[in-house]
Amino acid sequence: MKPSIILYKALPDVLQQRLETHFSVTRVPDLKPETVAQFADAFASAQGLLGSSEKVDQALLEKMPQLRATSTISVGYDNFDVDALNARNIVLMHTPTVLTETVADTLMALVLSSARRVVEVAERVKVGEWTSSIGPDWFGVDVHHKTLGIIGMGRIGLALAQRAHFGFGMPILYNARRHHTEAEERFQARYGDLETVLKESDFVCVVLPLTEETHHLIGEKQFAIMKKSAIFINAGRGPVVDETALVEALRNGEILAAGLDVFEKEPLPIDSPLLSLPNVVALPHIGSATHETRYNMAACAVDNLIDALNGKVEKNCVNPQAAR
Ligand SMILES: NC(=O)c1ccc[n+]([C@@H]2O[C@H](COP(=O)([O-])OP(=O)(O)OC[C@H]3O[C@@H](n4cnc5c(N)ncnc54)[C@H](O)[C@@H]3O)[C@@H](O)[C@H]2O)c1
Repeated sequence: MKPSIILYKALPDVLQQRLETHFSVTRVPDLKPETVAQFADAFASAQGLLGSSEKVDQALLEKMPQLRATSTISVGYDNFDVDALNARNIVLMHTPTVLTETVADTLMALVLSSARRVVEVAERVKVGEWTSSIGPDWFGVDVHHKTLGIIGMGRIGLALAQRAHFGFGMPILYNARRHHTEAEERFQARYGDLETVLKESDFVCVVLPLTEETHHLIGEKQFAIMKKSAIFINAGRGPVVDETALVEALRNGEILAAGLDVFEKEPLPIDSPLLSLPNVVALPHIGSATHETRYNMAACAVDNLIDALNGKVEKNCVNPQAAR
């Protein structure tokens, strides 16, 4: 008999079919308690779980006594209670590498659009404000040859450094938990403590995972030491930044502008003060959102679940030690 799994995200037909050749699949809309109650038998017998964005916590795991593997269609896994998974020997698979280049493209788009005010001035054209040759109130600031600071020099940070160094001649300054030899050798990236990166960068780009250590890592004190001309970019996770402090820093001119793909609360509430600031580019968490990359992530997550339920966790496993 095929193992049973729960699928809580729509997949392209070809991937759903691939999943169904290996497993008996129950498709559910989400992991809300009402849904879990409605499909109680399927959750009780499922050995695998595949989807994205929903919380996988102790309360859910209690409803899934047979669960052996979870597979998320993302690289970030802050929505999973990894300690609870480990305690039950449940492995967690994720999709690093397949989205790295696409997310780095999004970061570069945020750098460029914030500095050159692309969204703001395009809107002004649409409402008919371009009536004569433009003056300084339409100007942006240069990107090329400015110092790009990267906080969290991992896979995506490295791909961003490559674009900035070779494409835009930007000196790279970075902070991470350890030195990144490849970044230093290929892009002459310079390691600095957090304070140095904040103080000396023209663009401060955050590409950190959300952990207890990184929660609100960037707040009032950190914005205060950035250059007044600095542009702040976040495409890691929203809660890494204290959003109230960010709004104040933007309002008070402590920094010049911000480009954001992630927020403390998503979807970003329509009454968020960020949306009334002209110097903010706010994107709806589109880091990896291209047709090609979202397909590749879903395919990777399907293969990961097949591997994990066959005891193969050498690749793409967050907690291989949990494999029995
Ligand atoms: N906006 C999006 O759509 C999107 C898409 C993909 C990933 N992400 C986010 O980007 C994050 C990074 O992805 P990645 O593939 O580059 O991961 P990665 O694990 O390769 O890199 C993370 C880096 O952060 C560093 N780091 C962790 N904690 C730190 C701390 N306290 N201080 C300094 N550095 C610290 C690590 O040393 C590592 O260099 C993901 O965890 C995810 O949250 C967002």
